Amino acid sequence: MKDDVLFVHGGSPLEGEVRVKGAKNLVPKAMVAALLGEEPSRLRNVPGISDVHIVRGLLQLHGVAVYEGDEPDELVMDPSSVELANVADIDAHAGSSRIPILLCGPLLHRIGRAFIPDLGGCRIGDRPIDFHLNVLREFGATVDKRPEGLYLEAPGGLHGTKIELPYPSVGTTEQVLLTAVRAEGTTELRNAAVEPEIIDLICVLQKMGAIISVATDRVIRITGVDRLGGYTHRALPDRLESASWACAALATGGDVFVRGARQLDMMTFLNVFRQVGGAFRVDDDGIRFWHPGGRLRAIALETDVHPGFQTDWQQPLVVALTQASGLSIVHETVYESRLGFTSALNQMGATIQLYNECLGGTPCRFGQRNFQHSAVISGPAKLHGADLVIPDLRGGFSYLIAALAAEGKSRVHGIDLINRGYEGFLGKLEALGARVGLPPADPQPQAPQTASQGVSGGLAARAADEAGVVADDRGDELPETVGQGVA
Ligand SMILES: CC(=O)N[C@H]1[C@@H](OP(=O)(O)OP(=O)(O)OC[C@H]2O[C@@H](n3ccc(=O)[nH]c3=O)[C@H](O)[C@@H]2O)O[C@H](CO)[C@@H](O)[C@@H]1O
Ligand SMILES: C=C(OP(=O)(O)O)C(=O)O
Repeated sequence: MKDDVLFVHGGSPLEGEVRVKGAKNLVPKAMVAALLGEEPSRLRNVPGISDVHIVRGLLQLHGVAVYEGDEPDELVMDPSSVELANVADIDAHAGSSRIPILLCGPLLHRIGRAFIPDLGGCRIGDRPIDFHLNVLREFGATVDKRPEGLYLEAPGGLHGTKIELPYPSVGTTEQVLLTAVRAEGTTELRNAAVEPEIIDLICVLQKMGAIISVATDRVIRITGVDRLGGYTHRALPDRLESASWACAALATGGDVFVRGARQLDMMTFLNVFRQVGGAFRVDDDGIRFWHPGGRLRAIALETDVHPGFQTDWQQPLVVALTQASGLSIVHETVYESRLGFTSALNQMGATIQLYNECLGGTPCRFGQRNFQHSAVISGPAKLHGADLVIPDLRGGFSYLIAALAAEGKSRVHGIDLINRGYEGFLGKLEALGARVGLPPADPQPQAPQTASQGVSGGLAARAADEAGVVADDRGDELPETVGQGVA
């Protein structure tokens, strides 16, 4: 697909303003919550990202009327006809999103059964759903695994229960919330995740009539109610997109005001940003991030569940750390395979070495296993342009940052994936002065050529794919339209 390649001419700082809207990791879940109500819900600050489009389609398939509200970026969801929808005929596709697994509880309450197709989401680890299925069984659901997906029923209804998660999983905590609010009796969830997006989902459910208390030490108690109404809610801003623009400003030596960014949800990130040598100023309407000049400082960092350093911040920050003086250490403790994207950065001139060991103070679940989940980054590195294949959402945005920070031209393949979490990113890049462009309209697009073509067999192709790099077969120049005309 022609539009799936972006030409980037790096070497100049990003400067200007971008606006972030509601969080990718809250908005689709608040949309699922609307299924539980007996009245319409209004969600505001909704971004135009593909995960939202997917969930909108899924809700509509299940009989929810979804339409634009009177306010800009407002969605209205009316679930009053869900019982009438013929779900047996639904050909539901998860697409690239992991959200469909969260439909289980609401559909079981609403129509007594649920079908969940294969899940999408970023391939940054194995990402099993065993915790989800275990908690649903605890509530009284039966789960039938078939090749086409999962079939769930709740013949005896859903009942409150006591649950302790083996790990504070974000998705499983949301699964429990969305199921327990209408289950009979009370539910106690121990070792819950408490990310800001989860607290915002709790606010949504409370507006609908749910009774939920968040105690200290990751304990959440939910008293089930018979009936939930609708809600009107403004989604919290996307702290992951905000941090991505902050890292882009730092890595390119730029200055970006992120309108909508909120300090409260980003305190851990802001501390690290300052430690590295980045500057920021918090305003009422957003946060300005900039490179103050001088050298950036190497740091040691571990990702963790909230209030730790969010794993989705890790990849963009690693690109900025390639510009810091000295040795930085990054220990990824949430996903076992989230550092593979760094081999492409090495092809661009970075020096990043991966290790199986836990290179941090905290031994994690991956330490005794064969996963390269720690990185040592030696900087500052002079990056140069390359051909890159986007491996996942944050890795993809990180490649854009690297290409913008690099000298020369890059071709970035697979940019459509970035639409999962970054609304209108091409327009925003242009507004910041980035020299980016889509391929010219006329010539037929060329499929990205893998290293195996003209090298050796399939293994080389796979290695190149995993490295996110394609063979540099270019004789072509970047289009003259670079930096212009991107929608
Ligand atoms: C749509 C969304 O909100 N995605 C976010 C959500 O993903 P998601 O909800 O999928 O992430 P989880 O918090 O559930 O996963 C954390 C860890 O738990 C493991 N696990 C999870 C569930 C399970 O049934 N079994 C199991 O072993 C996972 O493999 C992973 O190692 O939280 C992650 C951690 O903050 C973020 O990176 C994602 O951006
Ligand atoms: C990992 C991410 O998302 P998802 O869980 O939707 O794949 C992310 O947003 O970085």
